[in-house]
Amino acid sequence: MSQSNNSVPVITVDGPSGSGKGTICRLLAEALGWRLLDSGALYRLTALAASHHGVGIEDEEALCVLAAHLDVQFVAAEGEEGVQIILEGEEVTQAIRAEAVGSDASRVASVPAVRDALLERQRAFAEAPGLVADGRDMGTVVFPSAPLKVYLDASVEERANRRYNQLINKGVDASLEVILADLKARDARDMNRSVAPLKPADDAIILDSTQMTIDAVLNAVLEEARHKGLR
Ligand SMILES: Nc1ncnc2c1ncn2[C@@H]1O[C@H](COP(=O)(O)OP(=O)(O)OP(=O)(O)O)[C@@H](O)[C@H]1O
Ligand SMILES: Nc1ccn([C@H]2C[C@H](O)[C@@H](COP(=O)(O)O)O2)c(=O)n1
Repeated sequence: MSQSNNSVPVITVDGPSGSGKGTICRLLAEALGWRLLDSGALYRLTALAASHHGVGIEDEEALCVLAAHLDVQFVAAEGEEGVQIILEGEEVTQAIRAEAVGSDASRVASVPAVRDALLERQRAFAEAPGLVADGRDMGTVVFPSAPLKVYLDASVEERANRRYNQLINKGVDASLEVILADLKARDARDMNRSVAPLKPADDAIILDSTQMTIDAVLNAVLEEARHKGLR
C-alpha cells in the first residue's frame, strides 16, 4: 500500500456526523490557502452512484467496482459549499447531502474493499502548499503521518440540534427525534465497523465543540497549527 506524500503538510479533522468538521475544514483551508479533501463526499458519491446504477448496498463486489471507477469532478464554485460536484456528467452537489444518502454512505463505507478502492484517490489530494482532510479515518488510516490531527466531537443532542436547524434553515421539513435516532445509528455503525472505525488517532488533539462557537473551534485549530509551525 503506498503512503501519502509526506512532504506536503496535512491537517486531519475526524469526528462524528454533525460535529462541525465540514464547516471547520472549509474555513481552515480558506485561512491557510490549502486544498480541502471532503472524504465523506466520496462515500456519498459511491452510495449515490450505486442507487443510479441499481446496485444494492449489500452487493459488495459491484460497490467496489463503482468506487474504483467513480467518474467525478470537483469544480471550484461560488457559494456556501465552495465546490460543484459532478458525477457522471450530472451535478449532484446538493443531492449527495440528503440524509438518506449519508446513511447509505455510512453502510457503503463499512465495506473494506470500497475503502481500499478510495484510498489512493484520497491521498492524491495532498498537494502543496498543504491539505486539510475531513473524515472519519483521516488521522488513523489515510494520513497517519499528518503533523496535526484533530478529533472534533460534540454531544449527540447538540449535533442533532445543529442538523435540525440546518435543515429547517434550508426549508426542509425535519423531525428532531428522527435526526437524533439516525445520528445514533450512524455513530454506532461508523464507530463499530471492523475496518477503519471512527476513533481519535493516538496523537490527535480532542476538541469538544458542544459549547464552542464555530469561531472558537477555528481559532483553537489555527493556534495548534501555529504551535506546530504550520502557518
Ligand atoms: N461549533 C458550532 N456551533 C454551532 N453550530 C455549528 C458548530 N459547528 C458546526 N455547526 C453547524 O452544524 C451543522 C453541521 O456542521 P457540519 O456539516 O460542518 O458537520 P460535519 O461534522 O461535517 O457533519 P457530516 O459529517 O455529517 O458532514 C452546520 O449547520 C454548521 O453550521
Ligand atoms: N473518511 C470517511 C468519511 C466518511 N465516511 C462515511 C461515514 C459517514 O457516515 C459517511 C458520510 O460522511 P459525511 O459526509 O457525513 O462526513 O461516510 C467514512 O467512513 N470515512
